[in-house]
Amino acid sequence: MRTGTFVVSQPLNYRGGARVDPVDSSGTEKAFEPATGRVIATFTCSGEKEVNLAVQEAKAAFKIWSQKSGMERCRVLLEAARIIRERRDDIATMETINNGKSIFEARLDIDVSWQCLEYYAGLAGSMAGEHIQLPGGSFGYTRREPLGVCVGIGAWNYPFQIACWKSAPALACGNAMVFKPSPFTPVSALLLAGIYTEAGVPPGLFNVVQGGAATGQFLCQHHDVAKVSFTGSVPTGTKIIEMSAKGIKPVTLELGGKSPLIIFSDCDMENAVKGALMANFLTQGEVCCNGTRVFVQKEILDKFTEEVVKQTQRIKIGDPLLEDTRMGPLINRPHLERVLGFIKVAKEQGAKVLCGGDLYVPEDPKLKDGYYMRPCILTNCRDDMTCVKEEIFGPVMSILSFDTEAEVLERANDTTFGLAAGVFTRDIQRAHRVAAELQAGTCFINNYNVSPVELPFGGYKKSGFGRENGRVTIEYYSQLKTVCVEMGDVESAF
Ligand SMILES: NC(=O)C1=CN([C@@H]2O[C@H](COP(=O)(O)OP(=O)(O)OC[C@H]3O[C@@H](n4cnc5c(N)ncnc54)[C@H](O)[C@@H]3O)[C@@H](O)[C@H]2O)C=CC1
Repeated sequence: MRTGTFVVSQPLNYRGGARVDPVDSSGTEKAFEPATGRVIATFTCSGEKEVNLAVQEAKAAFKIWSQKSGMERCRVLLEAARIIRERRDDIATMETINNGKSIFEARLDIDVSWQCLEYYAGLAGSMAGEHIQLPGGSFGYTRREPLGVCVGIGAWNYPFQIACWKSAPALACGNAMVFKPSPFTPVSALLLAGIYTEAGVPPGLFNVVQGGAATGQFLCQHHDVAKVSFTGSVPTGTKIIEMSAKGIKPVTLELGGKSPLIIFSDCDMENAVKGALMANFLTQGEVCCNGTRVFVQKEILDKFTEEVVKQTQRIKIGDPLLEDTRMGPLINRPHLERVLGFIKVAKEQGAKVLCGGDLYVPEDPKLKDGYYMRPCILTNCRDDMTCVKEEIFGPVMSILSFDTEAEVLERANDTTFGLAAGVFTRDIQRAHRVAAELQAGTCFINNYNVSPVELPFGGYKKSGFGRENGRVTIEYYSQLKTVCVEMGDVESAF
């Protein structure tokens, strides 16, 4: 498939094991191909009735799925992982067309996705409770039970991967799921739904409803929904937690960030520069855990800055489906304008643009209406500037300088966010000391933005709570039942 050719012709909801059109509507949305600005789909957002049907399908499938043993669930998830691996290129192509990220990166996202299914398939078979001996031969035991129908609400930056990160642990634990993708990226979750069906989940176990805030609210407020797992912005996360509070439903919130990356003068410079690029420019900078506040120790500031600018200018921007492209378009026009707006304000507040930060128009005429910009590096930054305080969610790195470890730690932690952080140093004591002090859910030492599924991922402070990936996520998709067994007579108090 080439850029500029794809259109969606099939329904974009998935319910009861098949693609369907929604039975009612809460408006319509258009999805774009960011590379060309073309509309690739116009779809109906699901209304309350459609949401209810999807939840009822999930409830029925839950009855069957939750009765299966961990090993039975394991086998189905492994088969789904195998199909994803087999269709890696097709799924990655769809992701690139709808999101704009380079095909090179999209393929890596798909790898992380099937690895996630494999990982939770493995855990499904090993889930077990405890046996606790009590006096007189009595005993208790615990059962790890699923929650029921879980809702997943996704953001647009990693559409397929987010759907996998939420559904794999949910299904491994015996739950059913209704997933709502971002209306900007409605397409690839359907591929996952089809794959689960092919792999052998009961019809209705994984459903997709399309829509924006209204559809999301119907889902969160539904009385048959047991849990909500959300990835998105802090303001929407706040609304989700309010709705969950009313229904006493557990939530997982994966929200935004403004993460620090600290580069000490004793670092391996080549790796630190690579790390800074990884921390800022994947998926056009639209990554929640990006290390956008790059603190560089004074002694190496000039050398580091020179090298990071040189390498940033070499990033190949353009048609995201071409093999050598490393940066595609941003998600849509309003978001592109928002990111450029941040750069304008940064300049007004005294920051200096060392490279990029402007629109980019590729030579290929079919790309002229795409949402491209050049990756930007800002220097002369201060901690109180908007570009240093607020999440930009675009390819914009702010460089700040520092003198001492104590100073940089205080400045790095001076934020309401706490999703991730990074440190580059050759001093191992310092690396661990700094990681221990950083207020962030994930701390990278001498690397950045690697996401092995074995490691838990999630935020401190306003970046959310709960975790995705890793063994611990089982606890967020299951509940513990205690069974207390009396082997003697009842000693009544009456
Ligand atoms: N921590 C993480 O893992 C990630 C965080 N993000 C954050 O997400 C933001 C960008 O993503 P967006 O999709 O623009 O965020 P968003 O918060 O606008 O939307 C996220 C999802 O929530 C839905 N939604 C919106 N209003 C809702 C409501 N009232 N009730 C229920 N659902 C509702 C949207 O339709 C979408 O599916 C950034 O701030 C970024 O930091 C993005 C990706 C990953």
